[in-house]
Amino acid sequence: MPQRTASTAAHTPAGTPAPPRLRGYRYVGVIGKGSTAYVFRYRQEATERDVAIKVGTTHLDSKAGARFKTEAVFMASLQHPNILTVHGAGVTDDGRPYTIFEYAPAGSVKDIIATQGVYPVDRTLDYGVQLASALYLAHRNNTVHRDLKTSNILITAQGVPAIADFGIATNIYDHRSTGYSPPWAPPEVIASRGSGDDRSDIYSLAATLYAMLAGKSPFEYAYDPHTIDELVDCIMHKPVPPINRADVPQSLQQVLLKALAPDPANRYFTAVEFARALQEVQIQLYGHATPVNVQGIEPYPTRAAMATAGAQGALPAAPAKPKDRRPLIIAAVVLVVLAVLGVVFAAVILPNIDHSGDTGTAAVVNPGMNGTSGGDDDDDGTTTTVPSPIELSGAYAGDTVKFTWSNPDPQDGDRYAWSVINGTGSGQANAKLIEGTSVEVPASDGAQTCIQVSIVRQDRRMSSTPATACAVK
Ligand SMILES: Nc1ncnc2c1ncn2[C@@H]1O[C@H](COP(=O)(O)OP(=O)(O)OP(=O)(O)O)[C@@H](O)[C@H]1O
Repeated sequence: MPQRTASTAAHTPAGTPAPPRLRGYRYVGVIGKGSTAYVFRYRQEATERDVAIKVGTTHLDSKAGARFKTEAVFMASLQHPNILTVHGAGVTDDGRPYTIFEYAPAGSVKDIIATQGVYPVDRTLDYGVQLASALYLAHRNNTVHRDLKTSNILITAQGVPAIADFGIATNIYDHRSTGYSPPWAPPEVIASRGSGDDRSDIYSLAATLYAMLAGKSPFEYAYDPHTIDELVDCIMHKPVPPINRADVPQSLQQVLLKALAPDPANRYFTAVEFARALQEVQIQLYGHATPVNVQGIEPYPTRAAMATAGAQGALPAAPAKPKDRRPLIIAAVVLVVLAVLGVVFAAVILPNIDHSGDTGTAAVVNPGMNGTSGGDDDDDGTTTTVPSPIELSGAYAGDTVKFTWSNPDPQDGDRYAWSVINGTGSGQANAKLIEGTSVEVPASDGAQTCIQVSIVRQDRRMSSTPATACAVK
């Protein structure tokens, strides 16, 4: 971290506090001002690269300054392509905290909405999966952001969206009771003035994605409140309305609505689950998805969920072709889909069908797995991934199907996220969390009922690949 020297007032607009003079960095200019800090642009002399240095407007005593530095070191260790890199931090001679960030030349999502208008659906989904991945990594490291919003998503020099101000903003720069800015704050934080948790972050990320599509945060867009009190009243008592855009599909509106549920218990329970829901919308719309980028987590939804979505016609139609060739193309698409399903069935499902059950049912065990039922040790012996449940099978009992499974490596606090795999592509996106190792689900229409189950550790890590099984009538 750079050493402090005196401050300078050179080249700063009137009213702006002097940017600190930092050894090894050359002051370039003012980038902007938030409610609690100024952001300056500097050039790092050794590398000739630009950085953004955020300097708080409050002055810290020595105890708070020490806490700030400790926290900044921790934040710098939180590394992910979608988290803005922290290069260093310190406290100026006159006690102002500063953090040295990667410079994001394109500014924030808020700036981009202001200058270029709302985002297209595909870009919003892409950003959503990337940002939810970063959020999940932070949550897994017991870090809650508490101030996600369009101005805290910056676009890096590589054109990648990155979350800024992880942790530091709310604890040091910001002395408000919650850290959240009202338009993005979930009801439970407003009601209790509490500090929020993973699900509060999921809410704020959903509000951010909503704003990318609508131009404003959900309640500002829908109800046009004139004061903060009016806004807070809307957040507490009014429903989130759909986004009035013909190109925003119902499936995406539903995903955002779930993430913005007033009761945190009705939201996605992890950021990965939120990412999966966004991926499934991508698959429905475009036939492909942005990968989830977190170590130990499968990049894509399970093959089983995707194959089911494809079989039910949820994958997008081929681009329009000249009229006279259409029957041929439809026949070809049908053949390809049948061939893919045949291969999946023959190679993956068939070998796993257990016909030995004396209930007259058959169970398909873990068709989406790559043999990842057990060990989770890395080469160095540290446990980083969570195994999949094993022995997952189901049997029909009238109108319901009872599924049971085992945990190959049970640990205190383990729970299980399960969901029915259906043709809507919402398999992994609507999971429910339970403590036991069995569940009874209503029988699906058709000849089989399929579910997927993941182990969820106390620290929120999940099986990298869920176990999947189908009970056959
Ligand atoms: N690393 C960065 N690179 C480029 N611009 C940045 C960077 N960090 C912040 N900015 C810009 O500096 C301005 C002030 O940012 P800051 O984080 O202080 O406030 P804010 O998030 O906009 O508002 P508030 O403090 O009320 O939450 C914003 O316009 C932001 O886009």
